[in-house]
Amino acid sequence: MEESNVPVVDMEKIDCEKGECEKLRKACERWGCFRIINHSIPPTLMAEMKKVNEALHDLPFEIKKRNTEVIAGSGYMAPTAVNPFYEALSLYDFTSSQSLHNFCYQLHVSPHHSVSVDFDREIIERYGEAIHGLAVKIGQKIAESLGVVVDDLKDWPCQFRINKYNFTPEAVGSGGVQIHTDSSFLTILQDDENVGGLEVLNPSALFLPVPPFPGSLLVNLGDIARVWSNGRFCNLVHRVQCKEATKRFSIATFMLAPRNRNVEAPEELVDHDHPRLYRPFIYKDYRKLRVSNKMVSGEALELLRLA
Ligand SMILES: O=C(O)CCC(=O)C(=O)O
Ligand SMILES: [Fe+2]
Repeated sequence: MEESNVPVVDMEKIDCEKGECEKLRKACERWGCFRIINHSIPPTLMAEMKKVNEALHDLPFEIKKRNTEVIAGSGYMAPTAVNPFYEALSLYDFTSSQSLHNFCYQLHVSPHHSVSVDFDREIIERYGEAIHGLAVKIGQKIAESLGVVVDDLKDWPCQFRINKYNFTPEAVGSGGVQIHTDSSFLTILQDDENVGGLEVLNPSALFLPVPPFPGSLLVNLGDIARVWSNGRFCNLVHRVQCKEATKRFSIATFMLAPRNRNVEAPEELVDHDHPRLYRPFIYKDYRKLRVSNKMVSGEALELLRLA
């Protein structure tokens, strides 16, 4: 059966209504994504963060490329032959003030430029705090939906990436970002509230356009969620297509994986009927494996498979 709508989860109901938790678990198992409404991020902060995204991408190329990577695949991504209309800036870890400082320092511009670094920093800081709190809450609820408590979620590194799509008339009908999964445990995406283009693989394995839904956020699961859940949850396959000749902006926060311990399914999710599927590993090593083999859609998980 073709499924035509991404599930919507109401964050105000999630603490008290069993049906909403059930919806969350089913969305993770069948889709690997859901939209959230009534979340805790103020609309004004989302709008301010979008403005910062636009302003930082207006910086000259020489400054943007100072945003160097901390782990494989973080840092400035310039347009490439595969994704010629796409570029991104990235901050490695929202939970670290040093990381935030480095990001702002790298993008520091002269006082003559229109971007005020201090002003931007304050917005990024506020957005980071709010979105990280939300990611921890969603992570806890997802774990609870399988009867598991994860007590160190708030310490998991949380990567932040601001995306820009320079869609021209020639780009219409072609790809913005190639088909991929995220390598994270979960991603919170503030997609463009006006310009569509995001497409997700639905449970019938068809790409489904996800139209803008102003005020909401899209949550999707990545490769680590598949490993952590011992194969119960889907890592969402998705892409961005160019629908119209205009600029598109999105803001992604990736709650990655445990900081100083192995990625592995907890004991509660492993038994005779559910043997452990993946060998335990360190997240940074997995990220290197993915990047060096150019395996962008979770194929690298197969290299770690036990059963
Ligand atoms: O721009 C979007 O809507 C999606 C971006 C995305 O998939 C990513 O940053 O991993
Ligand atoms: Fe993605």
